[in-house]
Amino acid sequence: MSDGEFDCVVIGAGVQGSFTAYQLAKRNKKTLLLEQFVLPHTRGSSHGQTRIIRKAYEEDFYVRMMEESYKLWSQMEKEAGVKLYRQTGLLVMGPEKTENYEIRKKILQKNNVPMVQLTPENFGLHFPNVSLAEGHGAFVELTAGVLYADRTLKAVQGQFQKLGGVIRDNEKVTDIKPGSLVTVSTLNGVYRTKRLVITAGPWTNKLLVDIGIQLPLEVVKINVCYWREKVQGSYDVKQRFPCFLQTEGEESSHNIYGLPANEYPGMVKICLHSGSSTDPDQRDKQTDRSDIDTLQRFVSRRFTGLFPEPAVVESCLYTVTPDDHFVLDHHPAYPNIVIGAGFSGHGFKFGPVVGQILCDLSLGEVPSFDLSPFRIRRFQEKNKSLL
Ligand SMILES: Cc1cc2nc3c(=O)[nH]c(=O)nc-3n(C[C@H](O)[C@H](O)[C@H](O)COP(=O)(O)OP(=O)(O)OC[C@H]3O[C@@H](n4cnc5c(N)ncnc54)[C@H](O)[C@@H]3O)c2cc1C
Ligand SMILES: O=C(O)[C@@H]1CCCC=N1
Repeated sequence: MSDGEFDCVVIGAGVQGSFTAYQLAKRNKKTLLLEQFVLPHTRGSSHGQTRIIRKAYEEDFYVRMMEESYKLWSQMEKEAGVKLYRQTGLLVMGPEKTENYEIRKKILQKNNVPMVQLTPENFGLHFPNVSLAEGHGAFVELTAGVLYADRTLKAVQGQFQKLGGVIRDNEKVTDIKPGSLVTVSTLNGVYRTKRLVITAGPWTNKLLVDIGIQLPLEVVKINVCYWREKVQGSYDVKQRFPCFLQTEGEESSHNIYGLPANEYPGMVKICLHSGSSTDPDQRDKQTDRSDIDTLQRFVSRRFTGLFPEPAVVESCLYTVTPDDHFVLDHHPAYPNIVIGAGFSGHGFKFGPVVGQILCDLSLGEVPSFDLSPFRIRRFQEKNKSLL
């Protein structure tokens, strides 16, 4: 095999592409990971210091995938010798008798995930700095916690390189020519590969247009807000304050989530699980802050120990599908091109298992999970004009 020839090329060194490339290299495939920006960068979806890991989902299939993902997170911690996960628990609050809240509770119970049910009476004893809204229930998923995101990318990319994998950053892919050997052109070179995996996050459709497909993906900008504590330490990870998820309620029809003070001393990250559409290359022109108004109302009513004005606002992108489920599939016309996309703002925790699935698909092996929720044809059934 010549220098420019690979068993597999992966486009995009976010969390999904990095774990996929690592899995391929682990299976002795000569693998190239291409990234348009200089690494590390903050222009996609995987940057920042923290993410939530949890099993509180409305679908059983995500809980099953998370069982595997937790094991793989722990393996990666051992292999790389770094701490990537910190157990904090996840406080879930929501209007009782609504599906979004009740299903999560039932699914955790059904899958024997350790949890503690709270009552309006004992809630204040556990969380004196949080108000539970009238008519809302609350429980804590005990094994949930924080993932260290930037540290993860560095560790996984480092392990990939140790296995002989090649990373070329600052190298944007400009053209893909399908075939039994796929030709991938970048601003700097041309590569030929038996298999291609596209994990380009918000840029996915910009790459897919040249290979005859568009997915129903919406790129949205999320204002990542940090809120300052009135009394330093009151919501700190070291004081065992948990991550939280507020399902829809009077403040918003979208979920609101948060992580304990950690990366910026004295500041709690609280965000709305929704944002405004943007082009990933123009995200700084998207200046809508209506989500911040919603969050200010939420913080002033429910997190009274925080100043109700964000002290820091950063940006991050979601790539959202119509049903919020991922795309993990072969290209409909070219089986040696695999696509991992549409992680809809909740994909980081699945990185290790997504890497394994995309690697299996790429190598023509049968993945250990039922991938029907993630198939491209679910969109085609509704819209015949994807190809
Ligand atoms: C604010 C925020 C909070 C979140 N919170 C959570 C959470 O708590 N828990 C959770 O599980 N998930 C969470 N997520 C979601 C999670 O972070 C994403 O699902 C995940 O990072 C998506 O990773 P990706 O690899 O698909 O995309 P990206 O990280 O965007 O990676 C795609 C990469 O492809 C590169 N690329 C694109 N086009 C090209 C090209 N032509 N040539 C070369 N390279 C290219 C890009 O530069 C980029 O580096 C959150 C996301 C955001 C934005
Ligand atoms: O995936 C997660 O856990 C976070 C919190 C809930 C909404 C999206 N991201």
